Amino acid sequence: YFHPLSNVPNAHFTTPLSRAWLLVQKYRGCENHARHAAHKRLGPIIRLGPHELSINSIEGVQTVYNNSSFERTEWFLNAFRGREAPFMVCMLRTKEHGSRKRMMASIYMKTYIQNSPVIKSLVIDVFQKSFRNELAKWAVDALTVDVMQAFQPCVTDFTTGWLFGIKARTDWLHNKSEANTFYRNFERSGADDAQQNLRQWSNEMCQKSLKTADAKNDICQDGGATHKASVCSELHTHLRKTENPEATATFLKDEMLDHVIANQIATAIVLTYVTYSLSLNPLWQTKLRSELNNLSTPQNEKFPSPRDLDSLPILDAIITETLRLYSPNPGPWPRHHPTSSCQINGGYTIPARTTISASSYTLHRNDSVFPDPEEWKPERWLEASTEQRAGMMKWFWAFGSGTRMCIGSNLALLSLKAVVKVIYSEFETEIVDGSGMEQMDSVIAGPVGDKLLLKFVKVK
Ligand code: HEM
Repeated sequence: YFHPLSNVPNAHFTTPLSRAWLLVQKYRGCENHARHAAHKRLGPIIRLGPHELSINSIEGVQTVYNNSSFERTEWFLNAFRGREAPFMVCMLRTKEHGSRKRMMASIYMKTYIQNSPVIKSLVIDVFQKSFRNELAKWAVDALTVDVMQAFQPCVTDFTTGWLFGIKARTDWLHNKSEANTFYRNFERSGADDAQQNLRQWSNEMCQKSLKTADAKNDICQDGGATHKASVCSELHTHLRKTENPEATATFLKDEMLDHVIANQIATAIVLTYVTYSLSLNPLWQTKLRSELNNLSTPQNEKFPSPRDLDSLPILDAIITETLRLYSPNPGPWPRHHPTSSCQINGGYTIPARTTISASSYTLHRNDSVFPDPEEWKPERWLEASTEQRAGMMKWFWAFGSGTRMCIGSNLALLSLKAVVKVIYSEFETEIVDGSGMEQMDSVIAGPVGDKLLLKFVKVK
């Protein structure tokens, strides 16, 4: 009765005494559904355990996530196997995390990515040539395609080009056996030998990257500006200044591996849900195609510029709505204040070290902000006034917020838009079997994810 959290509504009558209720929801794989239902009943702050809360309000998110005094909890070390390898996601202390993030922040900035000649070349080689050839083959042979499996090598070839450089990137769209070895290890990544294999793979990629990143290849001159050719060489340059060679090598391979994995799963899941939603809504395919085909390609270029692609309202609405409804990393993302108590949501006093978390799954289902929240409706973004859109964006949390927000969001958005452009300017998609599409309710999806079988048909 006298506990400081006793005035917070309980998700279940047992939660002041034990975490059992929460553990059962986790075990059943329906934690986010259960949190969402409890927030609907009880309001924006609920108690999940003796020292654990869930929040579902902008005020709460700003207090906790947009404030660097709150730190990630040890949950991240277990979830991402971060005890052996200090990479950014698992850096709990604000200072250590900030120093690593600053090493890579500029290379992941939106304008930097949009202007990068490396990105330009990767979009053409990976998406416009290699992936488009696959699409054409699938259409000619009328193949049934398991799209989650098909998108993973495509987005990995693109991202490894950015992470390790064009010359060192993977070519999994062609080299299926190398891709399969990686996926097999990833599926078993809880096992020590599989984890070692993944780290060894990343180590080899880093070495190849640094070997090919000589002065000429590493720095590209484009329109007078210089561009780094890879995250790997950028990070290596910074780490070398602060760490000894052995630590540099370890930190580099673990950080790079995490970015490969973070990209591969999340981006492929979003593409799977974009193609699923568009296949269920052929009218949106037609609208999108018309917008894409009216987009001009600059003279002497083979693909629209990233900036022009980013300015397309229908494409943007489709991607944003898919990220809202089918957020691939829905959370919850736990934080705590290590030393002080804080005030949250209308005056609740929360003791230090209380675990607090929000999730995009629940934030994205606020029906006063997103009417009919379970419906996939790109029009909500297109028809909104500037003010309404700004209001929805405050609640849009697919990439998190604050200092720990996703570093790869701009890269992910660009690759999503470019792949959707390549598919829907020339092809229609039809569902062959969508019965395997269960909505994600876990923070880390498996490498196979939800299964969707599609047919690709060339538009006449
Ligand atoms: C659609 C694709 C993606 C989604 C939805 C997504 C989502 C997220 C979210 C929600 C977080 C924040 C977790 C937290 O608050 O604790 C995060 C962090 C992170 N993401 Fe992403 N991500 C995506 C793609 C990528 C890509 C392409 C990369 C890199 C190439 C990447 C690398 C990272 C890293 C390194 C972090 C940790 C950031 C930090 O600790 O400061 N992600 N991501």
